[in-house]
Amino acid sequence: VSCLHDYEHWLRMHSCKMREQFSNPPSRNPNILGYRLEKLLGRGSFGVVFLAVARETKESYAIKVFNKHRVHNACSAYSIIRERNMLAVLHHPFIIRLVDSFQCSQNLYVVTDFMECGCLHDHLRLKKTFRYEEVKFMAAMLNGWLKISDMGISYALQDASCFITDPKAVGTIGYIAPIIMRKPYNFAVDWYSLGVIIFELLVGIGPECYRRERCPEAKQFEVVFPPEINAVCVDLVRRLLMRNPSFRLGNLRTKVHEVRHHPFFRDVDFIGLLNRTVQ
Ligand SMILES: Nc1ncnc2c1ncn2[C@@H]1O[C@H](COP(=O)(O)OP(=O)(O)OP(=O)(O)O)[C@@H](O)[C@H]1O
Repeated sequence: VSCLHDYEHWLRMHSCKMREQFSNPPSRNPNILGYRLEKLLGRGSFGVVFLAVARETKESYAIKVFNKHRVHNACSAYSIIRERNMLAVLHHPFIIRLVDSFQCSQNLYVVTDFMECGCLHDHLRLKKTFRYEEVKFMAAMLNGWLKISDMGISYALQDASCFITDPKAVGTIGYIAPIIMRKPYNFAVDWYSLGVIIFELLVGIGPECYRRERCPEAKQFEVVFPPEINAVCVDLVRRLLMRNPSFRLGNLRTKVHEVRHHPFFRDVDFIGLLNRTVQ
């Protein structure tokens, strides 16, 4: 078992030889370097996630296990490395904590905090929709009581004035903001994704299913909100989903640049919630 950084070297050496095959599923080896695998928590695009208990402290963690032979292209391998490296430098109460990372000849292991309640998307799948007050709480806490995880497709910006110039746009289809290819973009893309998430939590499916053509010549669309959605919420989501980032709520150039000052969050005590989260 060695440090995950060695994997970058391994990848360079073996990228041409990588074949898609699954060998030695980790479930057959429930003891991994000081952790005992308890049960399968879920499966992602590249690996499986287990609940694991540290043998010494008896603390529970989540271990993501990536089979090296299944990581069959450089793109997915770098996404894993990026996720691990991003988590290693991010120390924030609202972001999932990297506890450990190591590898054996078959697998890469990334150990993080165990989130007892699972992932928000799984809850949405079960519940179909959330109530207005629940959505407000989650949107306010989407960085608090909810923890951000999954950094495989993230970019680090020095500060809010920075732009990403990498020509490859990364993100999940349905959540990613409209980006003009080869044009720089900034953190305003995250506010667009927040708009998608709020819409989805309230309606049960993403706004792309509720688009109506506004100007066919210019290929412009607008989101049609189901009538039961509260007007304040409609206003928030509409501003977050602005195609042009210069007009999008949250962008420093817009008049109301603080998303949390929007009337939707009027009765939310952000500082109080933050303090309670950190304690
Ligand atoms: N830290 C964790 N605590 C508890 N459950 C987790 C944790 N991380 C992942 N899971 C569970 O494992 C599942 C798979 O997680 P993973 O991050 O590998 O993939 P994903 O985010 O669902 O998809 P993708 O790999 O496409 O990003 C999640 O849906 C969740 O149910």
